[in-house]
Amino acid sequence: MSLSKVPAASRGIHVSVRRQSSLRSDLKAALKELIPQKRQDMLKIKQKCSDMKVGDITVGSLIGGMRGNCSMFWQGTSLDSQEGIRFQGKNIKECQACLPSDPTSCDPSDNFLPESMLWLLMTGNVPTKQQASNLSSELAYRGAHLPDYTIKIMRNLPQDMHPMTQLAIGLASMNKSSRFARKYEQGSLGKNDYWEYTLDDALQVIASLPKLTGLIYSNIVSNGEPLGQYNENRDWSYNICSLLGMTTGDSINRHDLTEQQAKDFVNLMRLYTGIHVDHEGGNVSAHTTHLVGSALGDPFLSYSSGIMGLAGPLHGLAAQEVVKFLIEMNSKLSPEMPKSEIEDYLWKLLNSKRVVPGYGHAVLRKADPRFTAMLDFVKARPEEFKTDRNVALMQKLSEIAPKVLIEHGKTKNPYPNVDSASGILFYHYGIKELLFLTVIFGCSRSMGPMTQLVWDRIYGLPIERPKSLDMDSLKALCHL
Ligand SMILES: CC(=O)SCCNC(=O)CCNC(=O)[C@H](O)C(C)(C)COP(=O)(O)OP(=O)(O)OC[C@H]1O[C@@H](n2cnc3c(N)ncnc32)[C@H](O)[C@@H]1OP(=O)(O)O
Ligand SMILES: O=C([O-])CC(=O)C(=O)O
Repeated sequence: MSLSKVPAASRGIHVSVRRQSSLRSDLKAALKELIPQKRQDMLKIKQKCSDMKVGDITVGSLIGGMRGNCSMFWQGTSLDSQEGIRFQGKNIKECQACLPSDPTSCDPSDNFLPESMLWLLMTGNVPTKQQASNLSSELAYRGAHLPDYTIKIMRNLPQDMHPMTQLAIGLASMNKSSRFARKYEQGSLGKNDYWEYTLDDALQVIASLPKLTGLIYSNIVSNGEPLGQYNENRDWSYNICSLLGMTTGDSINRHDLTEQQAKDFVNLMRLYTGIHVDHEGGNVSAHTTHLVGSALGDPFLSYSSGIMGLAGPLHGLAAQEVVKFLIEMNSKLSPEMPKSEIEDYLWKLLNSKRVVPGYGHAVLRKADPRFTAMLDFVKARPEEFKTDRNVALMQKLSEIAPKVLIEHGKTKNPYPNVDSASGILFYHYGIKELLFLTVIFGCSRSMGPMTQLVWDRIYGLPIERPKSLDMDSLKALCHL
């Protein structure tokens, strides 16, 4: 279907409901209430406990990626090696039980809105339905217009440029519109007020991602022709889906999805982007954003840098590596996918000194609960996935690969991480441009690091600058 033929009525269903809420949420007011106490807590810790030891730094960690060093402050999430991620103390299932979903739908199986998660991360409190809906409206309103120069730049990027490079460029270009950067340059900003302008920019970063994502995807697949419409009356994830051409009412519906499939795809997007928002502070994308922001880089530049970090194959790009891996393995296996053939395939890979993508983790030592959540999405839709051999292999692999990796004896965590399931589900519905998958990750990951950046400025945290040791000092320390 061409975009011009999309019936207008199908786009306006939610207008009256969403228009009732204000286009500015009360997030800033909620933060203002929290700030005095939080600043006092931080001051007390600084004054009374600055000399308290958190742990010891070993030579092993110094040359081993700082593994195990507890050396960052991160407010929104924390990662337990056994239980996985907690968002303001809540695990994924608890978040699914309490966070508000799309206010315009009465389907209890709908996933919560990532906007609800953003409110939880920012404030530490579960939003009311109204607060979540208002924040969703604010993001939709803010995201409706990208700066002209950004659109021009995006439209002129080569079709075959890495999608994550396109995203990083788009975000970096928006630094021109940073309110924080402008105020700072004017010299009119006091330290206590940094956070307000950082919040403004941070929300703008998050809000702009659906349109940036749509521009990148249409550049890759349709010579820049729009695939769907941005709808100010829809939630953030819905708009991503529409701009990818993956909804029935207001996009070209590139893959002729049924109503049910399109609804499921939107819920997959909400689920995925809702649980990838943050993974405490030390992961590459979050840490990079925090580091660049610590030099008072504005949120656009900081998150553009975070996106560059997410593009590495050991981090966010692993999702596409997994899809490639599953497709390739499937092409070599007999139709019944016998266990022995899968094991042989894995051993060949390991013996050629390559990693099994989607397995292992720097902190986790059990199966990633985000992986389980993605698997639950599949299990709730047996008809949809019953003929998908890649999804079947993904499930089978999660039982076989851990045993092989344990026998191989190197990997500290032989269990599946979230990337072993995520990409292949988007692939199932038709997102087949593998390098693009990490852009969707990049939409989600904005929420945690942007939240932390706001709190970094609220607390007035300093520039990050660890001490390094050169080889002579290291040898002297080691008596070598
Ligand atoms: C959203 C995310 O970022 S989740 C992670 C996504 N990344 C992947 O799935 C890529 C595959 N996994 C890996 O490369 C790693 O497990 C990482 C990067 C995630 C973690 O790295 P580390 O903390 O260094 O892992 P660990 O301490 O277990 O590594 C020990 C050894 O096991 C190897 N190893 C770790 N995971 C794997 C794996 N999946 N397959 C094969 N070997 C592995 C490491 O390469 C290392 O080998 P070396 O001693 O020869 O250098
Ligand atoms: O925690 C990490 O290092 C990697 C990860 O799973 C994430 O960032 O989501």
